[in-house]
Amino acid sequence: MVVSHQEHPDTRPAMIDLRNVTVCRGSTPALEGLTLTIREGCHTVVLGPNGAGKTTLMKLLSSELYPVYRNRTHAKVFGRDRWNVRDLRSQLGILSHDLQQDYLPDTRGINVILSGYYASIDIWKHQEFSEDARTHAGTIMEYLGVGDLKNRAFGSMSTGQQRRLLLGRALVNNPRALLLDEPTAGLDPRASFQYLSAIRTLMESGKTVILVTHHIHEVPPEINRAVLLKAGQIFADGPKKEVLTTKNLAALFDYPLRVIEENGWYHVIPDR
Ligand SMILES: Nc1ncnc2c1ncn2[C@@H]1O[C@H](COP(=O)(O)OP(=O)(O)OP(=O)(O)O)[C@@H](O)[C@H]1O
Repeated sequence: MVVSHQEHPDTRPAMIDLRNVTVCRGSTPALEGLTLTIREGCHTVVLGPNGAGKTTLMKLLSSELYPVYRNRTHAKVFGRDRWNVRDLRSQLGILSHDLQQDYLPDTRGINVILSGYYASIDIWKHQEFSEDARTHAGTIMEYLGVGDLKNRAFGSMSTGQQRRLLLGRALVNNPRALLLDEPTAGLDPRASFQYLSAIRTLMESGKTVILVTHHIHEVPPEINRAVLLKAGQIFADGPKKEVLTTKNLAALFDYPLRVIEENGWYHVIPDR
């Protein structure tokens, strides 16, 4: 079952443009023949069960994995197939769980933000930061409500505080878009909603957000398109309201469940 995505004629530039993309992990395709276009300004959730290929998609978009080149295959981000990682980060801020685990526990809060300028983990002696760059990093920390963590060790912070610092690390380059991997996993309701509130403000200010997750409850109302991924292929794609239905999600997760929508937020309950 596939719901086709009926986009209005849209002249906005394609931010993500995948055509006939197959990505193998080991000897097995984790994404198979995927064709997907996401234009700037189209806030999108990519939703799929465990093993659907979400992490593989994140790694493809962050240039950590490449497709098998077949008939007319391309995998373009902001119009280009190949990127220098540092240049890509200044266009597309990527927040993944791997990143949170990569930081050493004794990295100071301000250095997490500053490391975003070089797309590095922590900062290093050969890296230089102007006074303006340092001031900007401090301003972002204040904006995200973590201004008091400048000198705190990353390992001594709560998961929610760490997550906000990593968001700040991405924002330091003023990227056009953000790619978020299960942004509220491991956060309590207060930390989740605080984090999502920052994301919603960023969407309102013009940043395009792509959310990759299996947590339907972390999809903010501003997300207007849903792409369902199953077994490495697109299962449904279209306006969120048309795609996030009981029928589609029960089939996506192979489980009798019911979708409940309230004030633009969604959650699922078992239907048995
Ligand atoms: N390093 C690897 N080597 C071999 N196969 C892999 C590897 N990583 C992932 N896979 C396989 O690729 C497929 C897609 O995995 P992927 O991690 O992209 O899914 P996912 O949707 O992110 O799942 P989850 O929600 O559980 O993180 C799965 O069948 C998985 O077993």
